[in-house]
Amino acid sequence: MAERLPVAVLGANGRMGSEAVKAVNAADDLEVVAALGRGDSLDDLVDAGARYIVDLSIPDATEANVRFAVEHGMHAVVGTTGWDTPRLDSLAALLGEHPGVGVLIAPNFALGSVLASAFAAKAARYFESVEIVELHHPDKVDAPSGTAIRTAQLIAAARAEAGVGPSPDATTKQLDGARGADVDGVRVHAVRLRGLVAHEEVLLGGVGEQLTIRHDSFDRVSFMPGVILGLRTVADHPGLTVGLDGYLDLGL
Ligand SMILES: NC(=O)C1=CN([C@@H]2O[C@H](COP(=O)(O)OP(=O)(O)OC[C@H]3O[C@@H](n4cnc5c(N)ncnc54)[C@H](OP(=O)(O)O)[C@@H]3O)[C@@H](O)[C@H]2O)C=CC1
Ligand SMILES: O=C(O)C1=N[C@H](C(=O)O)C[C@H](O)C1
Repeated sequence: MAERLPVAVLGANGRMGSEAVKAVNAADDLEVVAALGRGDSLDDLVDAGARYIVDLSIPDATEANVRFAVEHGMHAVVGTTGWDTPRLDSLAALLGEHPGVGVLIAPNFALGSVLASAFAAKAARYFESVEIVELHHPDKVDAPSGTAIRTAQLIAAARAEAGVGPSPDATTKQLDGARGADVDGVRVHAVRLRGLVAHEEVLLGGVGEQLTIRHDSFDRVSFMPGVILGLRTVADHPGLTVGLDGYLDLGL
């Protein structure tokens, strides 16, 4: 039997990390050789012989984790949020010094979510107005969600390319935050509610009509096929890939 790819999971005791440990060990071709949590030394990755990492930690830790992996020749599949443009640019520069190493930064591993963002970007040029509502469990530390930021960026880029102007908005007086966050000109509203897992709606409005694109993750198992696909594919994509759609032939 072929050797299984040695994978380390960072954030292994968390909601996502604990699912990822199970999913990786359940895959015939992968095995968890290290499961790190807060306070564990990154040297454990080297000692365990990891060649791949899955980072599902926290926004404050993920950059150092991934940079360590790249510097040690390990491919990285990253679900943790917090990868803004300066962090991505700096990582891309580091990867330039380590040709052959691949990193996937995936704001969302669920196939339905990746499709929803792509559909929204495709539709965005045809509607006068677009806003995003993301809804999550109240234990989430960041807002808006990484997925919503990514969706807004894709929508904004598609509208800019098509020469579509900003969504109309006559608001001149408001309570702080009432109109949500402005992500590249797209309004993003964040709901935190017990009972929820991860949900997003893109509302597209035209005169007399509305298109709503909604995705729901009801369980974190929804993210695991994307994590496994990422691990199986990342080494074939040296350099930086942002979004699981970079590994899929969506043809959109
Ligand atoms: N891309 C995707 O599809 C998805 C991404 N996410 C993202 O993944 C991240 C984790 O989410 P979730 O599992 O819900 O969060 P949790 O808080 O449940 O898990 C995070 C874990 O990381 C641990 N941790 C803290 N610091 C470090 C460190 N330096 N090294 C390793 N582990 C560390 C925490 O330990 P402690 O508890 O001791 O602080 C905790 O166990 C978030 O950024 C979230 O937005 C979530 C779902 C899907
Ligand atoms: O924290 C979460 O739960 C999630 N985080 C990611 C995000 O911020 O987009 C992915 C998914 O929405 C779940």
